[in-house]
Amino acid sequence: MLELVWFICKIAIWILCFIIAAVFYLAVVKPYLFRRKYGKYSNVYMDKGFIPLLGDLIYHVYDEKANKVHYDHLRKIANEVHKYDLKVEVEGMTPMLVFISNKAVKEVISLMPDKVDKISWPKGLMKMAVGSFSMNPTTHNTKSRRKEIFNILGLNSASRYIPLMVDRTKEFLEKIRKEKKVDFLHEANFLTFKIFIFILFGNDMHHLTEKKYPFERPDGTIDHITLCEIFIQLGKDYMVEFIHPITSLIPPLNDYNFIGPWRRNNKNFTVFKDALREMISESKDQNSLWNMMSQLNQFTDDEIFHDLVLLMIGGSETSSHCLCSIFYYLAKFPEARKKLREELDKFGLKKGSNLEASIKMEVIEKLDYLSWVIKEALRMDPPIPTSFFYEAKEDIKIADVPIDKGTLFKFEVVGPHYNEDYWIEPAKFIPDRFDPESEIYQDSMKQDKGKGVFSRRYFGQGIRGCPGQSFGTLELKIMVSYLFPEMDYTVEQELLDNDDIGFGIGTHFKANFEIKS
Ligand code: HEM
Repeated sequence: MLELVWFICKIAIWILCFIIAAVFYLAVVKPYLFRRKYGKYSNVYMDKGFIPLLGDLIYHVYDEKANKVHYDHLRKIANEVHKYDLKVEVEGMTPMLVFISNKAVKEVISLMPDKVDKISWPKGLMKMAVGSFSMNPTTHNTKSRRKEIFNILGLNSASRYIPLMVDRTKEFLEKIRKEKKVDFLHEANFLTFKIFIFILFGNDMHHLTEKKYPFERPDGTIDHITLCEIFIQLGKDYMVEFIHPITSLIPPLNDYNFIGPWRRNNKNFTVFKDALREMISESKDQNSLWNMMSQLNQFTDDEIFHDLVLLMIGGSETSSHCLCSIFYYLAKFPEARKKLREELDKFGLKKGSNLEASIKMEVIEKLDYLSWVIKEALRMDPPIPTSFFYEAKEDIKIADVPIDKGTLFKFEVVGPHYNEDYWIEPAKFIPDRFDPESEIYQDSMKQDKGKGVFSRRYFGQGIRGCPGQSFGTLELKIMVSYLFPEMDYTVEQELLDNDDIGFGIGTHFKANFEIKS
């Protein structure tokens, strides 16, 4: 008997030693070897040290503690880092390379998808996109799914969604006017979510957007909340999961959702998906994206379902965050506010006018200053500050650095937007920098700034860049052209005084706005 106990103890000790050795290898040795391998190249940037387990995620934590947006460090080191082509990053325990310079980005794009392609790495929010084309490599199937969806959402046909967008924006304004003091970002999430629900699943979905579903809280209690509330809360919960050290430390816990927040998030996500399936089964709207995709008879129901869930994350979260940044910057920079007002006035988009009738594609297309406001907000505060993950499918060379097959990558998004080689006064909100007739634009050209197409990275790049940029820009233009003339608002002074703020996905800031009328 004693021998058996001793034998079991020995096995347990061996297993424990193995786990400790494996964690030590993954958390310390592997990142160390990676850093040593790539850090020796003079065009590869590397931090002086790294913190095992958290890696570069530690900077997110530092930023938030200092009351800055979690990607502020990337803006602050932009000038220093952008002398390099690549950067070594350790995300949790996973070492990877980040494409920094325009040169590196250009080279890597030319290698996609045969030598470099997207990988499925379901972490954080991206767990909601599992099964979608975005979480899969570039194949004939994923390319045609992407193409067909965005053909339907394409600009030529997108004008049919304008009345829906205006109606939802009007409803949103009525709601926040009643509440007066709101978290504008939180409310904007509801607005863009609803727009997407109606486009994806049908304009007869109103009753189901109000229906309540069970949602498990961290203390195990069950609340009954709407689908939109579930979506917003899940987004936040998945973000917490993303930066949780355990996600990197014990990947199977992340992958298989065994315990704690991972299990709970997965359970809540299942409720969310079931509710969407209920919508699909009830929708009679033949023009819903679901029905139009189904009628093509090219894809399975599962493929369409996962792709539409992806669109909700990719489309609704990004546009609500950008909408919030736009109104924040407009409150902070009176010059831009004045110019936007003049432009909208010129096209009859004034307070008290019949905005529903005036907001049409012909008008929207002429609103140049509004386009520049949107571009400038995306430059200063991109909703997605770094790209998704990619992988070298064979040994390659980027900017003369030999890179092994299997190496992970991502594209830097926010840094180049703050690089003084590309932009004059990058920390200032100056929409005119996009106006070819403005002084600042002319000066930029003289100084050879802003020309590189990759200096603006907010929509990503290459064949896996954002396919929804025209649609997203149209949606933003409509929401702003309705809200800006109609909504009198102020932004909490503390937020206005904070130059390190941002409302990109994952922000910890509450957008405290007061809606005056
Ligand atoms: C309005 C602001 C938006 C911004 C700033 C934005 C930004 C981005 C970025 C940076 C990427 C990642 C590219 C990469 O990994 O290299 C991306 C991908 C994507 N976006 Fe957007 N996006 C926006 C709106 C939209 C909209 C409205 C939709 C849908 C209607 C959409 C759908 C997608 C999809 C499906 C992908 C994945 C593409 C793929 O994997 O092939 N986005 N977006």
